[in-house]
Amino acid sequence: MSRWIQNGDNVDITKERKNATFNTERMSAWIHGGDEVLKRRREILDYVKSNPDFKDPIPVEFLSREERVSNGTRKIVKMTDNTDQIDGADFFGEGMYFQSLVMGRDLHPLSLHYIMFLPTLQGQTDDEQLDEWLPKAIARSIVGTYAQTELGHGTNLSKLETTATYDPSTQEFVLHSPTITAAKWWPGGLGKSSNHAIVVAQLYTKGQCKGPHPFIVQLRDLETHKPMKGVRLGDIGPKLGINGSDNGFLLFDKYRIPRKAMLMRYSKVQPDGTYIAPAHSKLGYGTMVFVRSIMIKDQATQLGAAATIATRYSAVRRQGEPVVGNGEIQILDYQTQQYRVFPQLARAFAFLFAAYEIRDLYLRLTEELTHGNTELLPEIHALSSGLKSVVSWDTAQGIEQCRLSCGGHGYSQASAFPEIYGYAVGGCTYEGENLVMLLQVARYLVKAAEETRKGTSNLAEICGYISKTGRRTSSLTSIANYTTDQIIEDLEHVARKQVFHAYDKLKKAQQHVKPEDAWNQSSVELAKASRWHVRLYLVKTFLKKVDKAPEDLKKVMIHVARLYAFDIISSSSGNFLEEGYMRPDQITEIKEGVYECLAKIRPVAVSLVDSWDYDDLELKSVLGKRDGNVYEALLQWAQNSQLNKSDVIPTFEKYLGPMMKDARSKL
Ligand SMILES: CCCCC/C=C\C/C=C\C/C=C\C/C=C\C/C=C\CCCCC(=O)SCCNC(=O)CCNC(=O)[C@H](O)C(C)(C)COP(=O)(O)OP(=O)(O)OC[C@H]1O[C@@H](n2cnc3c(N)ncnc32)[C@H](O)[C@@H]1OP(=O)(O)O
Ligand SMILES: Cc1cc2nc3c(=O)[nH]c(=O)nc-3n(C[C@H](O)[C@H](O)[C@H](O)COP(=O)(O)OP(=O)(O)OC[C@H]3O[C@@H](n4cnc5c(N)ncnc54)[C@H](O)[C@@H]3O)c2cc1C
Repeated sequence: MSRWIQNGDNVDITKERKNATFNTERMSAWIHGGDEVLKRRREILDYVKSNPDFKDPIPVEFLSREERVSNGTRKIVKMTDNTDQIDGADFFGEGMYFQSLVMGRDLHPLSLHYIMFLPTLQGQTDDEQLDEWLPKAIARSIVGTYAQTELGHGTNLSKLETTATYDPSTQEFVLHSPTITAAKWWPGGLGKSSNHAIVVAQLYTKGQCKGPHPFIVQLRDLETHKPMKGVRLGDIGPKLGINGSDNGFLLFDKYRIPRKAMLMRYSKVQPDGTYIAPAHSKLGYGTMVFVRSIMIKDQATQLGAAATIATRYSAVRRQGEPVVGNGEIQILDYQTQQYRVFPQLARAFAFLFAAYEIRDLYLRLTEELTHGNTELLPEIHALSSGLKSVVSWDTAQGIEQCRLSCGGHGYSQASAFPEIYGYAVGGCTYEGENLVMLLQVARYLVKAAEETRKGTSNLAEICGYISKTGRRTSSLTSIANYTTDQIIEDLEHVARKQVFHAYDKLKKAQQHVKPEDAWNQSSVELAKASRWHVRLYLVKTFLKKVDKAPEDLKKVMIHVARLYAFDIISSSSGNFLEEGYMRPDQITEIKEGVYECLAKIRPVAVSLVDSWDYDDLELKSVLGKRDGNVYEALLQWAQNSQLNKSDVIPTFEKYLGPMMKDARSKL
């Protein structure tokens, strides 16, 4: 046994846990939404651990692509056989947790079935269609995906090329891919697993194009699973991550589907081909809004996992001897290490708390839509698009920082960082490329700025700061007295300034060039405005949540929330210094605030990450193991390598052996 192990756990990590100034169980309950939620998490965890069907034969990193797809399919079938173990209505909580424990980060052939196919059926069908399709999809007698993106078009839905032309003589739509670029490309589970899809195609009726609409389409024979005649499809090959998912391609050759295959909750085509438009032109985009809103929690969970791994490893890794003879110190004691890791932990918290907010807002929207009220749609579209962009970007950068903080071992797949990164970074692209989505937020902000300039503003609370008259200079005197209100006031100033800067640039450009050129020429500044708008929202949400925390938890979490805010301010100090809003000495104060927060977090860092309540089964990281016994585990993990099956591999006999033998004979 290693000298670093005591009672089974690494001595350093045990010592760290003894430093906790708060009860980690209470903290976990607060983080996850209460004692009952925590209890349910534990029950789900126990269930998953006790079920041998959910075990991987070896760590998935050692499996080939085919083995990954096969293993993932086996597990997701078992998992969805057992959905009675969770509250199926709580997709955001129990559903995502269950899935993460069983499936890990490789995804699987039913991801799109659950995340988009089912929600689209729920959100876009009329009553008759719902009765027909939903029970089949829930029972999994059909498996579906969401096929929208094409080889030639992902962002710009108005230029999708797949056509659905209505033929009133047979009351059918004819689906067709007129070009190669019309091929659907990317949909998860489309390649080999799904037999149905929601296909988004340009609707043509009575000779007119009515834009992209969703259709439910059978792709494969229900018995043989062979592609239907007129349907060509397959897998698109290996990707940066999620290789347990068979993302696919799909082409139609004048493939006929019945009129009732068009999802008709909002738009309709009558038997004679008459088109009835929806109450709001973007209602058909509802599933994307849903996914963008649940992605925030998923991303927060990935960043939290990365920060947990980096923090635990930093507590057990000893490197460097500042006082010669005193022994090497824990790398967590280096301020540079804390500066690299703790802001990622703070971000993960900020994103998780924002995820709760957007979930609640989305539920409100769903309720309002049942009464035909679409008023909330633009606000939620803007917020979910903005959060999705800022959160997925910061998550990807944060994971990479955590990986780097673990030195060489961070580069090994044993650390789980490559899997976490490969999985999470996809979020920068799917559900709307991040920059494009920031520009969607900008459209919303430009309207708010316009209203304010006209003096007619009656802005939604989320952008109320745009019409406020703020201070000309920051009121910060000392970091110790820097209040939540002051922090928010300072961030509001910078966000408002950037919104108007971008708005004025746009308006000025509009006087000289065409509107689309003016938009393009202002788009970098517009995207910056969107980022500030979202960061402000994240800081406010985090500070508000901590403000309401029980005193014992607040004492700790306030440093994490302040670190999040101070890190944003100090790393963009130029924006705060502009026009003398802040003085250099105020920025210095904020930087000191960062260092103070790091020092406050240091003693409780391990307990803080423990409070995220990741089990080793969920982390799937040798470096992040709860017991801290990383060296033994690394050696054991490496034994899984296919190359270790024999002492001498055939390649040696074939190439290296003869090469060396030949060289020896010439010496
Ligand atoms: C019980 C068991 C449980 C088991 C659980 C099992 C599985 C779970 C699995 C995973 C769960 C975990 C989390 C998820 C993790 C991983 C995810 C895995 C896979 C990822 C799937 C990814 C799928 C996809 O990517 S699908 C494709 C997505 N594509 C896009 O997003 C395209 C982006 N483009 C657009 O959205 C649009 O084209 C556009 C850029 C918005 C422009 O649209 P367009 O119509 O052309 O716009 P136009 O200019 O005409 O009008 C703009 C106008 O409209 C407003 N607008 C736009 N969109 C909306 C909207 N949605 N709502 C409201 N308003 C909208 C816009 O603001 C403009 O308004 P205005 O003119 O300014 O007033
Ligand atoms: C892992 C993964 C899973 C996916 N799953 C699915 C799925 O299940 N179903 C599905 O239908 N799709 C899926 N997609 C596709 C995904 O939704 C698209 O890739 C995404 O919407 C971006 O579209 P694109 O790839 O065409 O990029 P493009 O739109 O071509 O973007 C390329 C670049 O051009 C820029 N750009 C484009 N338009 C503008 C603009 N108007 N203004 C400024 N810049 C612009 C972008 O910012 C980006 O830098 C998936 C993608 C990935 C990576």
